[in-house]
Amino acid sequence: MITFDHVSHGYDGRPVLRDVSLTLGERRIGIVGANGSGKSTLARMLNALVLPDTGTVTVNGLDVAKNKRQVRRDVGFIFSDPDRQIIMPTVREDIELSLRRTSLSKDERARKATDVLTRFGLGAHLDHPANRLSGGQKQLLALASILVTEPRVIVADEPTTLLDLRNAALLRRTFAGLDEQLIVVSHDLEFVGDFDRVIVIDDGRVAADDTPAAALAFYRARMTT
Ligand SMILES: Nc1ncnc2c1ncn2[C@@H]1O[C@H](COP(=O)(O)OP(=O)(O)OP(=O)(O)O)[C@@H](O)[C@H]1O
Repeated sequence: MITFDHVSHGYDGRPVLRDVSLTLGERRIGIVGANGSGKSTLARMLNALVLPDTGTVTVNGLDVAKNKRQVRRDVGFIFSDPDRQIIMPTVREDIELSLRRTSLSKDERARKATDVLTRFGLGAHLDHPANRLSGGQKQLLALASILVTEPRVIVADEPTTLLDLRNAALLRRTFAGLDEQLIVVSHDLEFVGDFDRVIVIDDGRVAADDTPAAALAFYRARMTT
């Protein structure tokens, strides 16, 4: 369960989120809204990348501002720009790094890395330099490196921007099969169309919060008038 209690945030004195209160309990929640409306700022609060100026964000009962380390273990954050997330020289090493805090042996980590990379179509690239992957392949690697740690909550900020149709479908199927709570910021309205709930952010406020059909209809109407 995630809560936002009267949360506001501004950059350099310019308000970006304005008194947002939400309780997020559904398994798959989409966040949509115009460019610059505050979606990424809201998402980043879920693992303390951005802290509220006023108000409180909690994840599974923990105040994010006071429990950064634990919250970052519980919340896997997938950036829209995978270069922000890929650290190690090779594809395999990047996944193995994600597993360093687990109790798995070296062999088990290697096996798990091979399994997850094969699942995401990167099995032929295990020992390739990560920075030579295509943009979409990097996005899949970033996703794999988060999923392999089995976080309790996954937050993904525009996860499909670099993916072709086949890999966007792979991502959709993967997300549909996860037990973890999933919060996805997206401009791909089809992607969030079968989620449990969609929230529309407009100028730092919650403008609609409903079933996908109702919220997306509201958003489409708002964007065309
Ligand atoms: N680190 C920062 N410093 C200063 N301003 C920022 C920073 N991050 C975001 N902003 C500003 O805050 C506003 C909201 O940005 P945010 O990234 O949350 O919007 P968004 O809804 O995710 O937009 P988009 O759909 O374009 O990704 C924008 O005007 C942006 O320029």
